[in-house]
Amino acid sequence: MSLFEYKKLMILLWKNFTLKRRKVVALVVEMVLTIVFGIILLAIRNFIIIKKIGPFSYNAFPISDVPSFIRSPVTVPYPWELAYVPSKSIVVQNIVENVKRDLNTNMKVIGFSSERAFEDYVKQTNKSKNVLAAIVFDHVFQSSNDPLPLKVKYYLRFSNFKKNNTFGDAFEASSWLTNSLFPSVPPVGPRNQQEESGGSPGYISEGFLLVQHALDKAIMLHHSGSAAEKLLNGVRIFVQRFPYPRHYQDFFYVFADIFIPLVALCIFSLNHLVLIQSIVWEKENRLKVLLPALPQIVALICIFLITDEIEHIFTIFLEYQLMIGVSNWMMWAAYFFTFLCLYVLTIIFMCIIFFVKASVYLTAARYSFLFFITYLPAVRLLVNSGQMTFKQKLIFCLCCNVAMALGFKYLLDAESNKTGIKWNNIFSSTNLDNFLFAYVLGMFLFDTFLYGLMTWYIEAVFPGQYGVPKPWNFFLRHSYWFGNPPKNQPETIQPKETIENKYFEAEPTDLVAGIQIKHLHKLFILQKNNTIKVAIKDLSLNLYEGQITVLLGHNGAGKSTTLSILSGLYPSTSGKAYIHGYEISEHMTEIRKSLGLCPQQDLLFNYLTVSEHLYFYCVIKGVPRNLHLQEIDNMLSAFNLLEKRDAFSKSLSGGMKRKLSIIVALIGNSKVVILDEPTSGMDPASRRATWDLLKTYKRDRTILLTTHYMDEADALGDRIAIMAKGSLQCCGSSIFLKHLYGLSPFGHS
Ligand SMILES: Nc1ncnc2c1ncn2[C@@H]1O[C@H](COP(=O)(O)OP(=O)(O)OP(=O)(O)O)[C@@H](O)[C@H]1O
Repeated sequence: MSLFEYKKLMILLWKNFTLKRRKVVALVVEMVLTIVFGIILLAIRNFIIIKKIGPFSYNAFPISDVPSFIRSPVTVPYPWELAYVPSKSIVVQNIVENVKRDLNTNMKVIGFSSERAFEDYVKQTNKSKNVLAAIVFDHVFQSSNDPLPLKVKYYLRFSNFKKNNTFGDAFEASSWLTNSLFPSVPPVGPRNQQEESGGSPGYISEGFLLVQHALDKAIMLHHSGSAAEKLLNGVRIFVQRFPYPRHYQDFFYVFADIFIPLVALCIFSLNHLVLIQSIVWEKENRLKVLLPALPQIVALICIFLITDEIEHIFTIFLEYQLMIGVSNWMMWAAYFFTFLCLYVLTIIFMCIIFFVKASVYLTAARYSFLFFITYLPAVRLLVNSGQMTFKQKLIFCLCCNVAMALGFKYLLDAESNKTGIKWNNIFSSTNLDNFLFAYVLGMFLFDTFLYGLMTWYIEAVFPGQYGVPKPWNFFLRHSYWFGNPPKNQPETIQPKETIENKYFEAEPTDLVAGIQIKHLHKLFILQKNNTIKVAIKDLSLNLYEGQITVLLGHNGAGKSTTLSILSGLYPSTSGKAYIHGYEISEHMTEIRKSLGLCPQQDLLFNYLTVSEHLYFYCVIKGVPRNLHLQEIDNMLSAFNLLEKRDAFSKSLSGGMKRKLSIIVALIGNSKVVILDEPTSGMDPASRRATWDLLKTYKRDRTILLTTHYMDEADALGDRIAIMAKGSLQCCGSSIFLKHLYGLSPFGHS
């Protein structure tokens, strides 16, 4: 980055911070919100008492105890059905019959030829709710007498609807959670702590272990006969849950899961809102894809609903900043750093509140760390993160908000396990997870880089309604990176070649054409009725250095569109225009270095003073530091605005705003100056004074000016080009046109 670019970036930051500082109410509300939510969280933290519970110990009971719902079912008609696959094998049938005998319950054994046949039975028959379990042997039996292999593989299939569900389905996990090794939100302490049998999903209470044990016994008896019988007769198997030590129960974590994301949303929502508001106003809809967070999207929708008109003005505003020589990346970088600072400030603010409060109420340092972690915004977006693969998580983390949710999930998990995440264990896995906290951090960095890259590319190729799109491969071009393309001075085109001679005065031969327009066309597609509007039709015109060329025409003649194309606000539909030899569709960056623009609407920063505006544009235009004051004073005194130097631009009258806009266009010795109706809204005296000034400032400059007023064209224009319905009607000096049309050329056009 060159020193000049560095200065531009700094002045953009200065402008952003100055504007932020001036919007005191918004800033105070942001800070107050942070404090209010911080205090609410602290209050809740202190309100929720951390209890010590346990220890827990559980009784042992024989695995072969048949649950009472199997012995005397109340919800299904007796008897239970025990299904098996494949029905073809006699040995399998015998084994399942032995299981039934072992269970010592009234049961009907039903065989199915295949698993598919069993599934059809379950899906289509009403009686299927009587099926307690299905035993599926994973072996191919060629004939009914084929033996059972020594290494037996089988599946037990139980219904998704729990049969021993005392509280109804709503209170039970509806799945067997066979994909999860651990609960997605691991509890502190034992799972289902009151349940002797372990509770949901019910491997004991639903009879799974019972059937499995009976089946294993039957297989052993089949293979080993009397030896197995002898062994099994002397053994009784019990199941018993592990005991669990006394531990802290903190409902804050339960609350945190639900409430902290909302709090985080509220704390940051104002920052988000302001940030997005600023960016959306300055950029086109297409960039919305880069702002994926829900609050941001909601904010966007709100902003679009309420500020449709303002947005239109501000999209031009951004392009205007580009026109005056600020690069895209600089504006984004300035926004990034401005709002980064605000976010950091908010977070530090929260940390200070919590740390101070925490040290008052809690002495242990670990609590302050715990508080720090606890109060950071956490969202449990990925409830099933336990089942997701590494790749899936990586892809999910491409959305920075999901990455944030995942990161905070890890933080909360680690906190509730009393291990916490510190720099020295960010590479250690918690709960045997396939993803690490360090990866989340890495993905944040990657996302920042990726979003920056996407913003840069999308903005260049799809600038939206305002701005000239670059070719898709612009970044492969030498000129994009190294600038300074070879000058390509076009041949001077004679507009009269194409139109009748008598309406065009001969072109000056002793002057250099600062702007050359060649066969320019501009069509607008009107969205409402899908029709095409021709705004400019085959416009060819030369504008010379040291002259003021006035574009004169009725409302809607195409003057502003011409100016907009020349200043890079719109791309042309066809035709070319050169400014100092640089073609506008390719070399706008070069052109902008010497371009000054006064658009039809005053695009001023409401909360910057007149002198701050001029200081800002002096830096952007590269006026040496020691000349800033002199340049500002000269301009202000020339335009009679000295006494308004410290007034905010929003407090200026319409005419004064126009003057300021003209100064902004002229400042920094812009060689090509484009002024769109510069004197509109000025009183007669100011208009005349401005005319005089423009005449003095035209030396070494190519000035293009539009107006509706004959007298203005007459007073200012070295050459006057009259436009009607998008076409150039005639062009020449005031005297030439008077000769041509009598006293009122405007009336004849
Ligand atoms: N963004 C746009 N979408 C569709 N049509 C447009 C757009 N901008 C301008 N036009 C149309 O193009 C024609 C030329 O408009 P332009 O603003 O260039 O005229 P003008 O001579 O500057 O008028 P005025 O003196 O009122 O500013 C008009 O008919 C206008 O309706």
